[in-house]
Amino acid sequence: MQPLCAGNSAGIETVGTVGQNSQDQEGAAVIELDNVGYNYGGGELLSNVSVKLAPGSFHFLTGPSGAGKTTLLKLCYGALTPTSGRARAFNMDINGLDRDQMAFLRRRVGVVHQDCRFLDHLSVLENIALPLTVSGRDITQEEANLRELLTWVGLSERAHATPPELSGGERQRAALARSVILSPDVIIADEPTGNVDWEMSQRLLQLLVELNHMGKTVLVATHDLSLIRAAKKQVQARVLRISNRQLQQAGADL
Ligand SMILES: Nc1ncnc2c1ncn2[C@@H]1O[C@H](COP(=O)(O)OP(=O)(O)OP(=O)(O)O)[C@@H](O)[C@H]1O
Repeated sequence: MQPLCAGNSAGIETVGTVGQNSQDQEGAAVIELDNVGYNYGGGELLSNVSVKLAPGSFHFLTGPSGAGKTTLLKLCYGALTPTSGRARAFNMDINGLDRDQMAFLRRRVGVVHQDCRFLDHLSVLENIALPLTVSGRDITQEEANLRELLTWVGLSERAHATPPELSGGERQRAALARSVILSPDVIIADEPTGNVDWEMSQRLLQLLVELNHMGKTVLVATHDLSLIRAAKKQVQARVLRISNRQLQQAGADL
């Protein structure tokens, strides 16, 4: 299955020549946090966090509510800059990105936000196309690819619905479709299976696994340990856990 993204009739691009599911921590990383700390002002939330996301790897990020999962994801995609240490993406220092570099990062990293962040007055199709519109592309030229992407996430019948009319699972699938519309190398998803039933969480997991099988690097924050266990039967996933401000690799028991 090759979901097509707008302007990319050959299918979603893959990253370089690195093999699927590479967990190689020694080689080049698409995203790297090096001794990163973060503080919103009320004391350090994350401390000395180091992690490398190798091209084509699949990572879960878990930890208790409020541990800093969303914060860590934001550090990875440049929505926050570390208060100490260094964050790098695609060999750029996230701390000092100029406008063009930030635009590049936005294209290369697709984000599924916890709250989806749709514009409720636009249709599902228009919301999914929004990153194209924002980057000045003519979406009438992208219609076929948009339709194909909607079919991939199982929303072809919902193209003209508005976000408030969608179920939780439909919203998450629309958010996932939007995150890949610019054919990114990395997908970062924040609780993509929150508020959906088991069957739907398996369907969403399947889509993430398919993206990983195409060579995408995938980073998923989740509370759902059963989702992680199900994923580990399908992909070679590394599980990271935030505990006491630090990032640890979870044991094989997960
Ligand atoms: N913009 C902000 N300003 C101040 N504090 C913040 C901000 N965003 C998050 N926090 C605080 O940082 C802590 C970690 O929040 P974060 O959302 O990263 O945790 P989380 O592990 O993703 O939580 P959950 O699992 O509940 O989504 C929380 O105490 C939160 O209140």
